[in-house]
Amino acid sequence: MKVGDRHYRSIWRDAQTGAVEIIDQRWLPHEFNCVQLDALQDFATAIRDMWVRGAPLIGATAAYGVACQMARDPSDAALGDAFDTLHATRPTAINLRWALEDMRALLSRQPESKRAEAAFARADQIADEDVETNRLIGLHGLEIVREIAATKAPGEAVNILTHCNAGWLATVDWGTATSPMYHAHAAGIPIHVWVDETRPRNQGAQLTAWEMVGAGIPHHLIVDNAGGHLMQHGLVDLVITGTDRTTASGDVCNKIGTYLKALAAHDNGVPFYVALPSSTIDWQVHDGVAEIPIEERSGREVTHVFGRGEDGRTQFVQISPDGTPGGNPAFDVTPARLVTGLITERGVARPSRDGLLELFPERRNAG
Ligand SMILES: CSC[C@H]1O[C@H](OP(=O)(O)O)[C@H](O)[C@@H]1O
Repeated sequence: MKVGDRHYRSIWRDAQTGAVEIIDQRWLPHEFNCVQLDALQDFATAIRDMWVRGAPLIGATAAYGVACQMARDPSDAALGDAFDTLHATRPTAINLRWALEDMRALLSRQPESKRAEAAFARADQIADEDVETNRLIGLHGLEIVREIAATKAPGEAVNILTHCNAGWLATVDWGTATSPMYHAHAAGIPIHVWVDETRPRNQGAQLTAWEMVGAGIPHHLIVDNAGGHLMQHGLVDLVITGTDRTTASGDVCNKIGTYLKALAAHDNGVPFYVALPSSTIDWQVHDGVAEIPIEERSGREVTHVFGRGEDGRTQFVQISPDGTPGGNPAFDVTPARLVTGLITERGVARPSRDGLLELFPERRNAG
């Protein structure tokens, strides 16, 4: 997406040096810092500490991490170390495992002399495929927004609520939940976005709001607990979120709090859509609540918040007593019965095994 007068992806290779660079998202919206990742531990730290985050972006970053490792040491041992080190960073987003398994399968078949070149080519391809996939998700999601717009008074905005950041900052570009918003805005359909702040890391307040400002899309930042009230009062026409892992039966694992939004949407008859690339579907898992590992992050993320102080410095400040520990499950699972549809690059699937197999028939025997 454009930032100022330049087009950015969330991860890219420097055209001159080939070095891998990212936007360090921890400091947004107050500071726009780009950093180079080189050593394997650079990539592991960037994923674990959420310099980059979002399932597709985590997968693409891991792919480039393997490539940089191959450039340093193309041995089987180094390949295995890259897989194990990066796989251990975050347990929930399926794209991390998918990308690492893809790279390992490719590189295991390559002679060591060709591994670095093959790895960077595949990592570039994963990144490029993510951009196109998310663009297509946006086109399919656009039709949902267009249908709702047709029911509104001329010029009246479609009110969309989104949770966390499933924007271009969570992917290589376009985003998943935000891609329909960008396409609708570009098509001249009036939209307004309710941006959930999304405690504890405030990806909505820090990242989605920043994206909305950059795109010129009307929006309001709201506390996580306001969504149900807004739905009760007819102020939400549509909910669109992202996902970190969706099961073969349509259960959706996403940022903590998504399940509560889905319950409120169901109770108020508000359509609840999830936007995802097929790389985020775990075809081996059918019961999301029972089977998807939920990342437990540091309690410090709950007891402290990041922001810009009156002195203009960006910093963490403590909001709770010294003796209060934080509990911090980072994701929850929304059962398929609460999901209206899954917006994929191939179209909108009913949230069920049959619904997904209609769009992805090649997966019929995938466990
Ligand atoms: C397009 S995936 C976005 C997904 O990832 C976020 O989690 P995190 O910021 O912890 O990586 C959140 O669940 C978003 O919906």
